Amino acid sequence: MSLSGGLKDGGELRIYDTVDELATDLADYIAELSEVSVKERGFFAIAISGGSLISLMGKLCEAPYNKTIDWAKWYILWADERVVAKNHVDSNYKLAKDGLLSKVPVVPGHVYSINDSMSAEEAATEYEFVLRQLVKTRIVGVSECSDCPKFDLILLGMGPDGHIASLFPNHSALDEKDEWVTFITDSPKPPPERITFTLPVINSASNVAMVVTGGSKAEAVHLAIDDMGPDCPQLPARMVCPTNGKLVWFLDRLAASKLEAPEFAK
Ligand SMILES: O=C1O[C@H](COP(=O)(O)O)[C@@H](O)[C@H](O)[C@H]1O
Repeated sequence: MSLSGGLKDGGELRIYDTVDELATDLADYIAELSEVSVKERGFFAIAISGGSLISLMGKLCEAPYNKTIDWAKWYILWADERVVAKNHVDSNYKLAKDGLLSKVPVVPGHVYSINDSMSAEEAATEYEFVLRQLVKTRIVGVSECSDCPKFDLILLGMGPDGHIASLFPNHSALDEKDEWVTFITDSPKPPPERITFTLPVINSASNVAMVVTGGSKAEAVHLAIDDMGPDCPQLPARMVCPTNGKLVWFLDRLAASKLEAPEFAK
């Protein structure tokens, strides 16, 4: 790692010279959290996103991780999903299956993809029901401060507009306080119909990792992390702030290039 530091709100910033270094450290980070969760709870409840994150998780398919991780204890959900068929090129499930899940010995019954034969609204309702069953059986933990699920790890990417999962800037889904999973039909990024975990669920996790690479995201990284004073934008990525959990940003040099602290922006 080329640089690491603490953030004001207790989060951690890790900046890497190369995407390859980032991917290796990300794999170590995930493997360590998996080991701790399996030791403490008997399960590892992880929610993943789509996009560039999946290829950045690719080292998990290689030695030593493919052999050393206790894959049978993994329970995998999606922080967001596009409402398309599971074999559609836009499906976050397909992306993860092709790029990761088909290459490691996860238990197919522990992989919770959305029902792709429903409307976005119905799919969100059903996905929340599935999540409620997992919380009831404590496969997914429960937050000490609310009845929200407490994932061992939620992995998020971020778009150049600062969106995370399928929570977009200035969208009413950002205000959702009661539902665990909500839906949108007007995503500014295609495809328009999506389901997404809400902020209360994301912020109830034990660990949240924001994994962001590339210069096209540097401005959004700056707006999400730097002290912006009273003109602070309502950027979804800035609203990620786990109540009793730990936030770690994984950035490459390009994504970090507009951070204000000079040691980070080098
Ligand atoms: O549409 C989405 O975009 C974000 C960011 O994707 P990236 O390719 O720019 O990393 C992703 O995290 C989310 O899961 C996905 O649905």
